[in-house]
Amino acid sequence: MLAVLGKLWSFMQPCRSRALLFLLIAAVEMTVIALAPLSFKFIIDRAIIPGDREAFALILLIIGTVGTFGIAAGVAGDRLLARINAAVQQRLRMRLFSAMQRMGAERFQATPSGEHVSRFSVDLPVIEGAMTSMMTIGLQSLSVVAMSAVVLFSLQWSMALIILFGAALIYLGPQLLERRARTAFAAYREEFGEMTADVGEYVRGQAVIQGFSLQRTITARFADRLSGLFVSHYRRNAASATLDRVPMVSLLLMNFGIIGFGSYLALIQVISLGDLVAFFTIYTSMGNAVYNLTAVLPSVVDARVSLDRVTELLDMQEEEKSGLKTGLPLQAGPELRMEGLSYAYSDGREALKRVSLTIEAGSTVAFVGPSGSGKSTLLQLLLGLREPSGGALLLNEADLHALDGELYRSSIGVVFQEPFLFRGTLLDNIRIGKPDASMDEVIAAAQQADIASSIEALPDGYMTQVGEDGGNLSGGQKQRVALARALLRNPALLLLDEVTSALDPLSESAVGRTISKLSHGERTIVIVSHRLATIANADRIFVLRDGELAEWGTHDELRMKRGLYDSMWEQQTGDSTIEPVGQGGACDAEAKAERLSV
Ligand SMILES: Nc1ncnc2c1ncn2[C@@H]1O[C@H](COP(=O)(O)OP(=O)(O)OP(=O)(O)O)[C@@H](O)[C@H]1O
Repeated sequence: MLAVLGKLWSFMQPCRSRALLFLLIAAVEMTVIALAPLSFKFIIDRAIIPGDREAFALILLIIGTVGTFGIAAGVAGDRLLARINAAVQQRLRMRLFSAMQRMGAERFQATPSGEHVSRFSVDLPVIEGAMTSMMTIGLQSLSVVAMSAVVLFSLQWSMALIILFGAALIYLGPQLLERRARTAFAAYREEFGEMTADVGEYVRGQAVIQGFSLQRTITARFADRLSGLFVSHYRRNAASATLDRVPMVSLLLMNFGIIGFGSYLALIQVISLGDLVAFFTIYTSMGNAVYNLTAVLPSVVDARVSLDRVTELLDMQEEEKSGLKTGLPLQAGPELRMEGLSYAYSDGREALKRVSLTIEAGSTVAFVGPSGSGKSTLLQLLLGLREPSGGALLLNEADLHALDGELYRSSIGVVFQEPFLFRGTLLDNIRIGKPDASMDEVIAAAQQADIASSIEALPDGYMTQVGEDGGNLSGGQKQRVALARALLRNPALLLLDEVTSALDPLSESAVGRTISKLSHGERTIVIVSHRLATIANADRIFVLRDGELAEWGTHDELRMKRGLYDSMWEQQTGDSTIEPVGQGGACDAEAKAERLSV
């Protein structure tokens, strides 16, 4: 309980003065509640038994005034707490979201998407619920217990001791069960995250599911997931119910003991009748308070699991933040050098093995190779999203990982194999990398990416809304919108990952020509592609095989070598004749490939 309180208090940092004011107001309200039962003693002993009507009226007036004051304090406290809760949630949502954005690529990919979502949809509401119940029922019950204890001792110490002992028993029972309950709560939360991830995946994969008629398979798989979830859900509910039940039983047993002992003391006239009534009233309100306190416990245990999950992410952000470095945005096409560059994924397998090469400043180079040869991994390293496990990656002679990753990536443009469009207009999607870009700049970028005429042909033009994941655009259109987005930044370094993979041969050729036009020496362009026709004009082509640099050169040089590149070219184009592209102009290879592939 204390650990949870400490953590929640730290989350309240920006509204601590409000929180302190709330505690003050709550203290007033609690005092009124805790002392209320004492009014019976005065009414019975000072008004009813002596038959004093004046005293009766005065006592009622005092009770009414104090009660009104207590209610007013309660209402003010409610308002304050509502505001504190909203502020804490807002801050946590923001911090969680920022932490997700700063998460390293490796860790992000290793976390199921449902995990990310359930931190927002499950953990934060649980924390809010626990905070509310701790700050209301919890706090109220604690104060009632403390103040009632003082009043009880002032009335009759032996009865007070017995009641306190009983109250401790009622409270300790659930505490002993807490660890087991926490394990059950954590297991449920984990399974729930997996289920959310499944649902998300099935939503995203609907086209494949329907296309392959996988509904039955998917439903059966989901049913398996639900049976796992059922078990953990049952265990969680059972643990929660036990946490509720144990104090209730203890309370009933205590009632029995106290009624007997208290009545006996009144019978032998150790205490007055007023004392006895006040005693029972205080005992009842104290018992209820202890019971309420234990009823808050399941939500606290639940919140502790949620707090652990949330703070794990927030603390990680601090770790990654502490590694931030300095640097300047790129002004012109940089030189990139790899010296014995290696990368191994967490399973230990090396996706890149001691790659050494130089990408000259302002040149256009391509990485090609069979599937799984390490092209995308290399691109991730170039993006600074993964750290090499061996060797060095130098940008203008500086270690790329000694640079501020955010600053570095803000001056480069990147287009991925699967272009992602955000919900919103096409204009928003293109402008997202440079929010202050003018409309003319946007149109120019769209023209460069060969998408301007398609956008202008749409009824709403640039204001066309794209559905979630760009669902209402063709693959080729999405790809070109993503290219326009990257070009809008006029990046010094442009990274293109399989940009033509979703395009038909004619569009591929058009985008290929666009890329050729972009290569005017002021920017460095790195292209990763399966489709050799797109990259045949590159200044240098690097061929990867099983993570190693197998060969490199221009298209003509590589064809002459009759190696891996040549055989890939032959496979893709069916062309086994070696005809230098250089003699027929820059677009020869591309035109030839186009001829062959159309
Ligand atoms: N997240 C990952 N975890 C573990 N291994 C991975 C991961 N991503 C890729 N790999 C492995 O690393 C190797 C290189 O993969 P990579 O995606 O870089 O190849 P690629 O040349 O881009 O392939 P493709 O052309 O099919 O996209 C492969 O053996 C792949 O199985």
